[in-house]
Amino acid sequence: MLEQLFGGRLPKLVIFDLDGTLLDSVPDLASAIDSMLLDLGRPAAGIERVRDWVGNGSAVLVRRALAGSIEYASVDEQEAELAHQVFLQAYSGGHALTGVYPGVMAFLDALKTRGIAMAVATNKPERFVAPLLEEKGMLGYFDWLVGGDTLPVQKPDPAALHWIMQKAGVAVADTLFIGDSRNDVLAGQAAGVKVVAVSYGYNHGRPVSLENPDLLVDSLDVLI
Ligand SMILES: O=C(O)COP(=O)(O)O
Ligand SMILES: [Mg+2]
Repeated sequence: MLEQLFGGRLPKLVIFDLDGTLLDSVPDLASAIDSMLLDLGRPAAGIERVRDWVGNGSAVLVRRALAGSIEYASVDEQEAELAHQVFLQAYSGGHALTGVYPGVMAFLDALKTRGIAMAVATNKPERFVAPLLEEKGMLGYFDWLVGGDTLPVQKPDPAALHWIMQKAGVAVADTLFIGDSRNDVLAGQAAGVKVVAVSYGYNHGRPVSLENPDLLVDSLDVLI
């Protein structure tokens, strides 16, 4: 399947989104958001609403939770800053509810066997990325990790993809980006790389097929 996308060749570099693509991280994110909300004397949001708010990094997730909506322009900045610190503390508490999606490990193994370089470009704060990948047994697969606060801008800006391709010394034409949300498709298209979207992740309640990825898959192992 990968060869078909690349005109009979294999990509030299595959970059992955993290939340909603490799890891089902919403249960722990929702638990930390609810603990933050309760701390601030507000009602819990619950996992279903948090799922629709994930994708633009933790600062935006916290603001959406305070607004109780995906639109958060009305949120007080000072309160949001404080709430973000509470959230980061709560989320540091553990990731036991975070699971690896079916098909992920088989796909990572297949790429490794073929000598294809791998990296992660996520909007999740950098401090959580390596520990989480380590805890889930997949840190060793990735040569480069970019978090939401690693560079001055985050996805949908293509900067993370450019940064990784430069470090890897791999051209746009030999790079694949795999993600679950509109931000990923936009970042990949802006960078000029092929984009595969997974149907099982988080895309603010919208089917990710509407974002026009090059290919949509229901699990990563179908790409092998
Ligand atoms: O933390 C988020 O908001 C989303 O992270 P992701 O970019 O890995 O999907
Ligand atoms: Mg994602």
